Amino acid sequence: MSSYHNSARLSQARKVAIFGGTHGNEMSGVALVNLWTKNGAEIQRRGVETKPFVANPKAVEKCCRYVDTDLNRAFTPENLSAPGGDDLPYEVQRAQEINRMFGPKGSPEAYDVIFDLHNTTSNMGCTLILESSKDHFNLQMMNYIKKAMAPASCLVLLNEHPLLKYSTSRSVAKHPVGLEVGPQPQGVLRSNIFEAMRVILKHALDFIELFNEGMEFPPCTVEAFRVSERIDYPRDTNGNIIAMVHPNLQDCDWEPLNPGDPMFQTFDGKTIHYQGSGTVYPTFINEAAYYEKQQAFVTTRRETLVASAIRKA
Ligand SMILES: CC(=O)N[C@@H](CC(=O)O)C(=O)O
Ligand SMILES: [Zn+2]
Repeated sequence: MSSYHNSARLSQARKVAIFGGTHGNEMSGVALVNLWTKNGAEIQRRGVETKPFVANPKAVEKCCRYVDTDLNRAFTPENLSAPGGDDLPYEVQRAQEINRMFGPKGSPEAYDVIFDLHNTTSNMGCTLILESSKDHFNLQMMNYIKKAMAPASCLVLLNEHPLLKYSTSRSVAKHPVGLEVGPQPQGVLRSNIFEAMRVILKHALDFIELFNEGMEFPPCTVEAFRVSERIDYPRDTNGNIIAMVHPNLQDCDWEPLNPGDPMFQTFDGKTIHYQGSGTVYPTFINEAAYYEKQQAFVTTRRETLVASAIRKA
């Protein structure tokens, strides 16, 4: 008997992929995907085909973020339809290949869910990244994972900013989910970070199995941090950085930053204060990969997202 007569009826999630090495120097995802490629017992669930996949093997080989261009920005309509074959940048070719294997993006044949495993040098802990506040399947999954992880915390970062959103590898799937676990230096494996990522995946796959078996998920709310603004380092007229993240802000991902709070410290010891309007929650603070993207951190705002009841069709 169903208590939620207006549950959204969604098709089952039968095709699931786990991407590691979208960035070749983020080692937890690479190690987990290699482990599960050797023995997939841990990621098998009834009625689901789960494919572990190394997204950027050339970057993994060289242990760098990318070879020619950032794969996790490459899944634009222009790139995916670009002619040129072997003359295209490696990651654009790879994006086309991934789109053929797991997409095509936006089509009914696309994979149902792609989990994309990332590490950050920021002190973000366990973070799940969503690209849409209207994907009720993903919102229900977030709620399930957060409850299963408690009392450990697992936060949800929502990136549907019209300008700051980017075209990710996982965006090929109907339900894209990013996992971002840190802090972990580039090229380094830390057992605590590796295990945290592994546990999130376990709960995520459990959720999919329960959903496919017909479990009904009642309406719920999910606390999320919505990407608001990109903050660059202070620079001189030549574009060189003239300040570092302030010690009061360093490692304080997800903690409130108020107007007037210290934000940067110049090399000659001056403090630069946050000048925005109202409280924000910075994250990706001092992420190594974002120096090239002119980003010292991103501000977010807290929001309560509402998920409707869902049930398989
Ligand atoms: C540090 C890092 O690579 N973060 C990811 C976040 C994401 O997957 O959305 C990226 O910039 O692509
Ligand atoms: Zn990454």
